[in-house]
Amino acid sequence: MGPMIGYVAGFLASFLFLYLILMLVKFLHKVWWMPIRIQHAMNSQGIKGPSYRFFHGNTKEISNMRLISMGRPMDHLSHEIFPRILPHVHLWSNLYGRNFLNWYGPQAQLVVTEAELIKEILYNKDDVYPKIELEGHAKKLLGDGLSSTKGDKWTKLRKLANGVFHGESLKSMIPAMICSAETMLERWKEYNGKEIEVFYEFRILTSEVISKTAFGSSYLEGKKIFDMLTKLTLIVSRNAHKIRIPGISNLIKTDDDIESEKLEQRMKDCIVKIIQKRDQETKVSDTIKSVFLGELLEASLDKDDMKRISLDDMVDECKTFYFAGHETTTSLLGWTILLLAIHQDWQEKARNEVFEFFGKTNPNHDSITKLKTMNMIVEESLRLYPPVPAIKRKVAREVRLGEMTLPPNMELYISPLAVHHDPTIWGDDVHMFNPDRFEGGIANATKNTPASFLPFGFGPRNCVGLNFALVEAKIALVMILQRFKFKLSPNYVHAPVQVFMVRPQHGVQILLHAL
Ligand code: HEM
Repeated sequence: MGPMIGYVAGFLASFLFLYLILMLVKFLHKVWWMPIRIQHAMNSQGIKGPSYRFFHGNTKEISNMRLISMGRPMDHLSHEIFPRILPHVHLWSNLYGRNFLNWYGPQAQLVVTEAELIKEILYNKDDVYPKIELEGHAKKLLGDGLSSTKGDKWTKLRKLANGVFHGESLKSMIPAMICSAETMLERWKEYNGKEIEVFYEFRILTSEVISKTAFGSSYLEGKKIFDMLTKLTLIVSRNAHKIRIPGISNLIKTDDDIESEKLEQRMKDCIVKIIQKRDQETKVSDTIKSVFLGELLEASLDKDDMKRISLDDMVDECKTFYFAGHETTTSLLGWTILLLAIHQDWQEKARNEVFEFFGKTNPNHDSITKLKTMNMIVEESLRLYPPVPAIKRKVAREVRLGEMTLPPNMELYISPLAVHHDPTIWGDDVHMFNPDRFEGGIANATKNTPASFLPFGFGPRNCVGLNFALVEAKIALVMILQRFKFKLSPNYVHAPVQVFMVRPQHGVQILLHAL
C-alpha cells in the first residue's frame, strides 16, 4: 500500500508541477513575449511609443501624470484642457507621432489622433473594429446594454432606442423637459442676486428628465439608481489604471469589489421594482405614453425570438440609459453656462435670439432646432469640453489601417478631446471660445473632415441620445436666458477633471440676476 500511495503522490506532485509550469509559460507569453513581439512589429512599421513595462505596461506612468496634472486647479480660466485631462496622450503624441502605441497593462493600445483613420475605424461595422469587452466594475456599471453589446443584440436594441429617442416620440417628451426646467428655475428665484452652483442643479434636472421621459418614474424613485450609479462610477474611475492578475481577482476581493457587487445587486432590485410597477400600470391603463420602458416591456413579451429581450437585458438597458442620459448632458450644460458666464457678449447674443424666437413664452421643438446662435454656442462648448473624452474599439482580426497592419486584439483609443484641441484642424485660436467658427456648419468648420468633431462619436455606433440631449440642453438654456442674466462668481475654481466624463471638480458657481 505504502509504495502505491507514494507513487500516486509523486504522480500528482509532478502533474501539479507541470500544470504550474504551463500556467507560468502562458502567463509569460501574455505579459512578456506577446508585448515584446507586438512592440517590435509596430516599431518596424514606424509606430513608436513609451516602452512596455513588465505587467503594468504604462499604467503607472499614466496614473502619475494624471495625478500631477489634475491634482490642482488651473492657474487661469484657460480652455486648454487637453494636457490636463489626458496628459499622456498630449505628451506622447508630441513625442512619438500622431498615432502611437502605449500599454494598458499587457494590452497593446494604439492611440489614433488622425481624423481620416478615426473615420475609418468608427465607420466600420462591428466585425472589424468592435467595441471592447467591458470587465470588472465597468461591466457592473453598464452590463451588456446598448452601449456595450454587439451583433444581432445590438441591432435589436438600437432599433428600439432609435424609435424612442427620435421624431414624434422625442417631441412628445418636450412638455416633461419644460416642466422639469420650470421646477428648477422656480428654485433659482430664491438665488436672485446671489451665488448658485449650477452643476449640481443640472444633475437634478437631467436625472429628472431621463427618469420621467424614458422611464415614467418620478425623480425620487430614479434618485436611488442615480446615487448608486454615481458611487459605481467613482469606483470604476479610481480603478481605471489598476492592472489585476487574472484569476487572483476572483479569489481576493478588494473593498471596491465588494462594494460594486452590492451596488450591482441593489441597482438590479431597484430597476426590477420600477419595471414591475410599470408593468402593472400598463395593465391598468392603455393611455400611458409609450416611453422607453414601455417599449422594453413590449419587447420582452414579443413572440419573435429575434425581437424578444430578457429581464436581464431590460435591467442593463435601464442602467445604460440612466447613466448615459444623465452625466453627459449635465456636463454639457455645466460647461456651456460657464462659457456664457465668462463671455458676456455671447450670453447677450444668445438671449437676443431667444427673445426674437420665443419672447417670454416656452420653447417648442420646431423653433428650438432653428436657433442658430444657440447651436453654434453649444457646438463650440462640445468642442472645447467634450463630455466623453475618449472612445475605445478593438481590432477583431489582422487588418490594414492606413499604412499600418494591426494585429488582432489590439485596442484602439480615440480621443474626441485630443482631436477637438488639434491646432492643425481648428487653427491657432484652437483653445479660444469662438462659436463663430461654426457659422457655416460643422462641415465648413472641420474643412470637410467630419471625424474631426465627434462629441457624440461617429458612424453606426454614434450617440443614440444625440437629439434628445441637444433638445433637452437647449430647452434648459433658453429658459434660463429668458429669466436670468448671470456672471461668473469669484468663488469659481477652474479645475476640469475626468471622472468618466469631463466635469468641473468644484462645480460651476455663478451670480444670478433676475430679468
Ligand atoms: C451631451 C450629451 C451626450 C454626449 C456628449 C454623448 C456622447 C456619446 C458618445 C461619444 C457615444 C459613442 C461612444 C462610442 O462610440 O463608443 C455615445 C453613445 C451612446 N449614447 Fe450618448 N451622449 C450624450 C447624451 C446621451 C443621452 C441623453 C442618452 C440617452 C438618452 C445617450 C445614450 C447613448 C447610448 C445608449 C450610446 C450607445 C449607442 C450604441 O452603441 O449604439 N447619450 N454617446
